Amino acid sequence: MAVLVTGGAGYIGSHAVASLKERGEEIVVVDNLEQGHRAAVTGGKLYVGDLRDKDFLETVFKENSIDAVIHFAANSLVGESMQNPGKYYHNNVYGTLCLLEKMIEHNVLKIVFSSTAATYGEPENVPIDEYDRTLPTNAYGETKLAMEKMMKWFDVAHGLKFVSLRYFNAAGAHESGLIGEDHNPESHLIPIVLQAALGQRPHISVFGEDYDTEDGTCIRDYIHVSDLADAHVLAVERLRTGADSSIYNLGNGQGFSVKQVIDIARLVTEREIKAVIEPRRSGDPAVLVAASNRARSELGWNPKRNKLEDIIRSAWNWHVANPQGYKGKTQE
Ligand SMILES: NC(=O)c1ccc[n+]([C@@H]2O[C@H](COP(=O)([O-])OP(=O)(O)OC[C@H]3O[C@@H](n4cnc5c(N)ncnc54)[C@H](O)[C@@H]3O)[C@@H](O)[C@H]2O)c1
Ligand SMILES: O=c1ccn([C@@H]2O[C@H](COP(=O)(O)OP(=O)(O)O[C@H]3O[C@H](CO)[C@@H](O)[C@H](O)[C@H]3O)[C@@H](O)[C@H]2O)c(=O)[nH]1
Repeated sequence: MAVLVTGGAGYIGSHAVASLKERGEEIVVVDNLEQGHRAAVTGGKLYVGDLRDKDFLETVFKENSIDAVIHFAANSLVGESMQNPGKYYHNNVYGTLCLLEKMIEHNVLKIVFSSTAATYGEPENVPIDEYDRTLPTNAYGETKLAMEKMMKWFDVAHGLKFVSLRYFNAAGAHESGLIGEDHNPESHLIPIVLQAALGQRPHISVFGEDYDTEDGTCIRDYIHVSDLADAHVLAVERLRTGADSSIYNLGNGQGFSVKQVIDIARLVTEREIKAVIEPRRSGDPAVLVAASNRARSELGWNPKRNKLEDIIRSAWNWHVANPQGYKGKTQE
């Protein structure tokens, strides 16, 4: 039986494909390559197409014996979602609806879902646990919450079992050096800081210095992408035991401000990185830090690459070796 990975040519999805391959799983990848890269898919069979294309999806389900789905495919930029919420509802919510309906048609009843810390919004408690209030401050987080609720009702009606993984901020790159983060345009803090260190950008813009935090910049919980990937493999295994649907936070439990991230990047890269203070970016909560005890106890998740310095170093190794991302590789 195969695991279908939607968005498997993307950043986190490609790392999950690598983890599944290490476990000897049969893998089918679906990606429209809007953000993904062929060269990022290091295992399994890649189908290039869009989740919202029902005939395309029918072919994928007909040609393969799929028993579980890991669903990464989505648009996921906080800033963009505030400018163009319709894009997020269309791709994230409608795309997920197409996928779930196809799964039910083919009696595939297990799904692991990429959710996000953005479902919480401005937290009531720090660190945030899974029982805390969900009140998104941006359209992206709202669509992810809608997707989680859709899965809940598909469970009630059809017995679909889901594990929703609410990741905090993914960072770093695979230790093989073969895959890493390459978005176009790039909007995430760590790759942009490293591009500034490489001289590909004149500076890093710090979005807001007037938040209610110690140094005035936003605090996030950075988690290594390979640790995230491993959680997906564990979640598939848990669903295969017949477990009920559940939601888990995935983070390190330690927060770093934007300024702290830049300082650590200066240490790791031994380069000058110019920082320029700019206005806040719309939709950003001040602090997002995870309590992930539940994933540790129920999934047996044990993140191994916890130090931010090491996470940034793994990203730096990827950026130095692949300054043009996947463009420098044989296939894009
Ligand atoms: N990067 C993070 O820090 C972070 C944190 C929390 C949650 N997430 C979630 O994790 C998932 C993966 O994030 P990422 O950073 O790897 O993003 P990504 O953009 O690198 O990967 C998403 C992939 O899905 C593909 N895709 C998008 N819409 C599609 C569609 N309709 N049909 C087929 N393919 C489609 C894209 O081409 C891309 O390869 C997303 O769902 C995101 O919301 C990411
Ligand atoms: O050039 C930049 C880019 C980012 N930031 C700040 O850095 C922090 C982190 O931003 P970013 O790397 O864009 O991540 P988030 O906006 O926190 O969102 C990421 O993390 C979320 C979970 O916390 C996921 O849901 C999203 O998909 C993922 O993009 C935020 O405070 C940003 O305002 C800057 O100051 N300058």
